Amino acid sequence: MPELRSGARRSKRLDDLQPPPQPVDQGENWLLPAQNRTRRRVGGGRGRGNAAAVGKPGIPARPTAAGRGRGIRLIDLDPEPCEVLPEAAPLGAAEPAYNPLEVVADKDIAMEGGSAEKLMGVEEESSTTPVPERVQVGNSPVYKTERKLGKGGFGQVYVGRRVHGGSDRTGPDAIEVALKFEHRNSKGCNYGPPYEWQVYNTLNGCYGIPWVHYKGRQGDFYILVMDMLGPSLWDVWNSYGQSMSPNMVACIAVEAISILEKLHLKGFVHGDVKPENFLLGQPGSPDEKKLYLIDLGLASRWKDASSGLHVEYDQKPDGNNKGDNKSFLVCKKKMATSPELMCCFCPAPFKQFLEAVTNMKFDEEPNYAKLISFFESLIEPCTSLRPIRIDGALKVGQKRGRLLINLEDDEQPKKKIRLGSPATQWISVYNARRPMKQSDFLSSVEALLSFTMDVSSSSCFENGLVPRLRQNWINKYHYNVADTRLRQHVDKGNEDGLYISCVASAANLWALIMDAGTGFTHQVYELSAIFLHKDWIMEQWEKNYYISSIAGSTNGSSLVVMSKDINISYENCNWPEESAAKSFGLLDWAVTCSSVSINQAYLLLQTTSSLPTYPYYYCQNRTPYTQQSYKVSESFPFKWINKKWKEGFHVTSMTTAGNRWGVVMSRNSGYSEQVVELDFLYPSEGIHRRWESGYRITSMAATADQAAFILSVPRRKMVDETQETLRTSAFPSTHVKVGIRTFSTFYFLAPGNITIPSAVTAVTSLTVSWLGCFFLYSPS
Ligand SMILES: Nc1ncnc2c1ncn2[C@@H]1O[C@H](COP(=O)(O)OP(=O)(O)OP(=O)(O)O)[C@@H](O)[C@H]1O
Repeated sequence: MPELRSGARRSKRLDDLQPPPQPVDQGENWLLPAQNRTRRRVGGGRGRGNAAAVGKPGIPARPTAAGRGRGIRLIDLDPEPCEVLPEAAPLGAAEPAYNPLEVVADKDIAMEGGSAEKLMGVEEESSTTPVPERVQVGNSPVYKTERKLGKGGFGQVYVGRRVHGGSDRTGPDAIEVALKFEHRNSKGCNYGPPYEWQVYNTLNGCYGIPWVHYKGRQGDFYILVMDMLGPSLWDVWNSYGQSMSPNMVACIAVEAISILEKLHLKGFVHGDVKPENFLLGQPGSPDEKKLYLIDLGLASRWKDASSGLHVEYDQKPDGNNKGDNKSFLVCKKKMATSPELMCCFCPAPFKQFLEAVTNMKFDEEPNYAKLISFFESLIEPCTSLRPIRIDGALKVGQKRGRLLINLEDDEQPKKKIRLGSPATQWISVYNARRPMKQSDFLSSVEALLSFTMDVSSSSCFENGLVPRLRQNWINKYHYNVADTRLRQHVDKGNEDGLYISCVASAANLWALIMDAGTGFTHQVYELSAIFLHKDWIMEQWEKNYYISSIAGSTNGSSLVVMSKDINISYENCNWPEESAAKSFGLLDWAVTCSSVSINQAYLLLQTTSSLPTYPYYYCQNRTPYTQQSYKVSESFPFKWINKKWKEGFHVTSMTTAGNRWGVVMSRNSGYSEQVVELDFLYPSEGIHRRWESGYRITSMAATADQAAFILSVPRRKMVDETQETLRTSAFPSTHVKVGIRTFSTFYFLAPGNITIPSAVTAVTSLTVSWLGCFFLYSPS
């Protein structure tokens, strides 16, 4: 099964990034937190590994089960980014307290420095210390340590020959046993005995798992005394000249699935299924054709011990995998290889099997019988020659008719399309607000609100702004816009009182949504050949603009939109509503309604005097960011995001250019929680689960290989905010049009004469990717 994790790629050196590299410190190598260096990777990292998500701010990343490494993995290839702190921008007295402070430039990732050497020292100690010549742990017999059977990333396994004690020839007294040594300083033993020991406590004796007879510490080593086994499937495959008959593979498959089934029944997933970890019994013994599964160091529970429920879909980034190009490339290759391609030289059941398992949901219970039945037809009837003895799934000689019938009866696994070959597609996110209570209506009259900002005057409805707005479109979109035509669209939109609310790019052409409901009062943008042009951004920061949307094109150029709202008068948008009217200087007005959407907050003020009775709307952009920072990076910048979260920043926009990521994080973003779902596919399971806990998609971006979705929980409770996604292979113009039509039904607003529209839709973000096109459409 593909191990899909936070694949990071570092195929390019970062010194060809733009902006030019900042003067940086020497590259550092960082030790991962101790937790991530152990093999106690309980929970997470299981199933199809359909996503890797960065955890909530402040909550340490839970280690996951995949991608355990050797030696080198201890070195984090994603050093802290260099942060360049420009001088504090002069703040105008009347200006909002927006104080952009930093630009983050990525830097070269040369692996050098003391950390690596220090680590190597530790590694060497654990692998060079000679194992004891004699072993006795607990009340085991005494064993003489003989030849080495194998070595993994954590332990070394030797033959132990019984020299003293014990009388039987098999079982706990066996004359020959396998001794697995783990040095107390090795990375699996930071907290005492290896985690694998705990798993053996539960799984010992489970079908297909070798028995562990004794365990204990002797000198510097933790030692497991276990059944001695024979060659691994990897060895067998090599000894057969790297080929195996379909019959043999089918027998192995049936047995391996059965072993996994038994393991799952005990509440565990193995987490490291590979040919090297399946061993046959000892040659010449009655068990020589039996299959065993070893190495439980990455096994984890799939169901919660107390509730008995399937563990949450909540994978956290695997610290070890972040900078590991190899893992990423492996994942990428797996994802890009369709079952058809993978099995083009194999009998049909192989493809069917692969399709079935890769299409399984994270918490779906495998239909083991059906999975086994795929291989049944390939098993030759002559049982005595069967290369692997099948005890678990099917007793030797047992009829297989029922399973075959099952296969015919059951519906075929639903064919889902795995996108193996890249194609440009669009992901769009729409927010809709419903039902249309009055407060929601307030959320929807954004177009007008941005023009009612002169709060010191109650005459805004009489000053001509409303009539002007009536002639306007509320929302416009443009797509397939070439560089040269961008300005004319933006200028026209600005003339109509619209500001850019989001931008995206596909095939070096731009798409933009212009909206009257952004809450911005000023906006600047730059189309630059430089991906996130630092000088220009800093210049605008100094003028108190903040980055409101960004898009990068395949050729590396970028469109950066920076906006400001001069009307911000309250910090954090946390209005004390009772005093809001007073704060507006409208002493005889009272707040009668308030509503908050993802980006904005709205107040309905009504006069308390008898005349006039016109309602007064006030909209406040919810993003009076107090600080902003961005980073350009060759791989998804998990570590930087984590660090920034701890400092109170949240991701507020994000894009890619080719394989580069540009992520903008802001302080005071209005979000209380934020997570990242990073995946090779659209992480629908993760998104849906997050949704249930109040998360909404607030930014997204994709390279040709990966899509990242930022999901956030707004600090203020939203009123019935809904969000949906759909896919298209071209820009979703039809659906955007629906939004426009909907908006256009209420671009009149006569004081005291409010027509509540039946639906409202606002496009909140757009992105393109080969992964699929997802966009949200409005209720009508
Ligand atoms: N019971 C056994 N009998 C015979 N050989 C064994 C036994 N257990 C392990 N081995 C051999 O020792 C090698 C290392 O064992 P194991 O995989 O348990 O160690 P590890 O350090 O946890 O490995 P990994 O890095 O793959 O997690 C195996 O690949 C296998 O060749």
